[in-house]
Amino acid sequence: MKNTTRSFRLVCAQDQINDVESLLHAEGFRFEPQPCFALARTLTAEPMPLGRSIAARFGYIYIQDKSSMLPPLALAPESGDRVLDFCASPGSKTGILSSLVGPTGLVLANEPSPDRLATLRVNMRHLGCYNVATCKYEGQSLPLQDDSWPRILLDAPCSGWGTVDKNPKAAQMWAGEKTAPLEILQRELLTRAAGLLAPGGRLLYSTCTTNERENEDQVRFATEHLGLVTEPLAEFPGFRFAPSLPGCLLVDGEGSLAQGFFLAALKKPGQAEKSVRATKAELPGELVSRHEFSSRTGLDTGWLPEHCFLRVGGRVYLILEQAAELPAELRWQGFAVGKSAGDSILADATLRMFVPPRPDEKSLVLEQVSTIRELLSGQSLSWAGPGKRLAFYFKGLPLGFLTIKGNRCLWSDR
Ligand SMILES: C[S@@+](CC[C@H](N)C(=O)[O-])C[C@H]1O[C@@H](n2cnc3c(N)ncnc32)[C@H](O)[C@@H]1O
Repeated sequence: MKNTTRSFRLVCAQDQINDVESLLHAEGFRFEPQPCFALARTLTAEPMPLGRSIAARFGYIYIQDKSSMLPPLALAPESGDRVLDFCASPGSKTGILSSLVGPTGLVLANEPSPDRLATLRVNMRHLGCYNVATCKYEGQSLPLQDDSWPRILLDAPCSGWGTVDKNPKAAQMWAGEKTAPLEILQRELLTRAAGLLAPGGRLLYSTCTTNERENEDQVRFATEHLGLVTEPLAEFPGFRFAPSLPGCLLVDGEGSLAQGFFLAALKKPGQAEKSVRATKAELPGELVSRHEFSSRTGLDTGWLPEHCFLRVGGRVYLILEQAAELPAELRWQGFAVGKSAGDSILADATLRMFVPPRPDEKSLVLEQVSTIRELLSGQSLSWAGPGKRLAFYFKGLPLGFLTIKGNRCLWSDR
């Protein structure tokens, strides 16, 4: 039976869940919670494509099969952890990692394909994942220190047999022996990831295929040749699992109304050395202090964790304190926040992370989705307040900044 179930996740803090759900309900969407993850939902009514909802437009939801949410949950980083995401684009799992490690953590998301890296960056920006640094390497040659990453996600390139319901070409493209080059690549990536993993650390290997040669055989390779041991994974509620190696999870796609997926947690024996840190890199650009950024943009970024800004070419990036510890040899990019020309800095209006977490008397709170739709269609609203920018919200949910022109305000995301 073809699986037509559509899942998505909310992209927000715990205390924003009610407002995001209310925004979806106001546009007629209906959904049910999924027991595997507090932010996962399954659609039951979709009056228009979910991707065109206001919640999607402002990065408060992300459409994602529920099986694809499991690898970051099984990796289970804690708040403040450093995580390496080996094969990251389009960032479906990076986004969950970003929320699990929180503002004091860091996700280094790697993707070698230029087009896919661009997509990853667009997605991370749209979702406000400012604790994600991105880089572009073949995973086999990532210039990072051995034994230095306590958590690694290796969501490997694979034949995708578990996704044939939505991607029927996968079965033909990677039929039978055609998967051999993928199997070699997966072993190379596993070998490098095992080297980078800190003693005591966890490597989560996942694929969206049901092919034993890309799944169970690769776990055997990691345990027999790379010195890793399997850490048994508990089954997630709301799923059915097919027989696999002990401790590994093979999602039964049909029985779970989801994609087929494979997950294995691998541990490097030894003691975690909390103090392993790379030397601080020279940042490639001109540093802009928080104070200078605030005085040039009029934005107060005081509620973000310790950070600075970096001007590179015509772009300005947010650099969290923890990202500045990445090794000097690594070329990486922080979170793009706007443009710079001469002395001036223009912060993007869409970055809801710069909007004060709670509305005050200087902000605009909208209760009707029809008003938000009017703004999105280019109409302006009357506004008598001072300044050039106006923080606006749906109920308590920050949406972005409107531009004030005369006694009107309007939305511009360019
Ligand atoms: C299964 S997809 C990753 C999906 C992603 N983790 C997500 O959840 O959105 C595999 C990714 O690995 C990338 N890739 C291919 N060769 C690679 C290599 N040698 N090193 C690292 N990544 C590679 C592909 O371009 C692709 O984006």
